[in-house]
Amino acid sequence: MTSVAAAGASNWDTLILSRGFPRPRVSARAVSVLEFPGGKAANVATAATRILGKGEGAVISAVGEDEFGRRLLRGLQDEGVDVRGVFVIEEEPSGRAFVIVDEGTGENMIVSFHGALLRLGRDHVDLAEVREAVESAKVVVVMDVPAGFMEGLVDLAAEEDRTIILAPGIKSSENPELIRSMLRRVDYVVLNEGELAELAGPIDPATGARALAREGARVVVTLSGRGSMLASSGEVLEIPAVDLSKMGLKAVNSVGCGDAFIGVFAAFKSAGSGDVEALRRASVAGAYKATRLEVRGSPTLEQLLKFEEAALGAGALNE
Ligand SMILES: OC[C@H]1O[C@H](O)[C@H](O)[C@@H]1O
Repeated sequence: MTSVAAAGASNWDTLILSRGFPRPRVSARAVSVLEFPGGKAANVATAATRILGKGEGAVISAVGEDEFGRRLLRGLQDEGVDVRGVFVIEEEPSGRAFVIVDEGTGENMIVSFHGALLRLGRDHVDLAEVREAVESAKVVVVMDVPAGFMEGLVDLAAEEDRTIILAPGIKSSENPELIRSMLRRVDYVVLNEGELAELAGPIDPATGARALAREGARVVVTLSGRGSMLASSGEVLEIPAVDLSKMGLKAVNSVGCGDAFIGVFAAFKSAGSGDVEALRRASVAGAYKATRLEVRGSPTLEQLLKFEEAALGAGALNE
């Protein structure tokens, strides 16, 4: 029995630390080039496993039969993440992400390539590897997977009465209608401000989140350095962010902060925490991750509690 299963990308990330961002026909200067294991679902499962312990997180994903795929699988296994739900697809390459991080602000720009993941379709949901991963988890996190696979996973997790967190990572080029159609079948949907605007239109986050929450799921909106909000049946709660500057710290890499947030939220929900406690812990984990260069820089439970105590002591987190 695992606590959290996350379905989505497992990518190899190439990260350029840069002085500012390039624009069309205007270059930027790279400071260094770094390689990290990444991908949303692999990052989320790792974050949950670091909080709950080895064997408590699982990934449902696909990689190619290549060196990146082998490194990704090895890295997840070393973390104690269950990878039985990761398909190795011979004819496709592993997913990659190409990331630019501004060394001054830690802000990022990403282009991602899904590779093998795009081969997962509705039929894969009937395979034992996927059924077992979903059936044995308390919380199922459904992320950026192909539409048929996403629908099948949500159906299966709902039949099994699992807590479902949909964190679709909507890109501007995608059709948001599929996600809207799923809001009645999932427990939570987690969106950043850009994704919320794709679904609800260009209105302020509280109004947009409240409107979506009327369709069924509780809506969590991550607001970067400004914390997060939770909307459910007309009510909107604001969850504070950690003010890193009050702790004498700064954000060095925002890539993976959302995944640390979701993984830690899922971990605390699987352990029976209420929404507000789970979101506060998730917020602290996202801030901790921002101070780390590595993409999977989410904290262990001990690191999380220590960081939270330091944040409270520095007046960087409202009680
Ligand atoms: O959310 C961060 C992840 O998204 C991108 O797709 C990268 O793989 C990165 O690890």
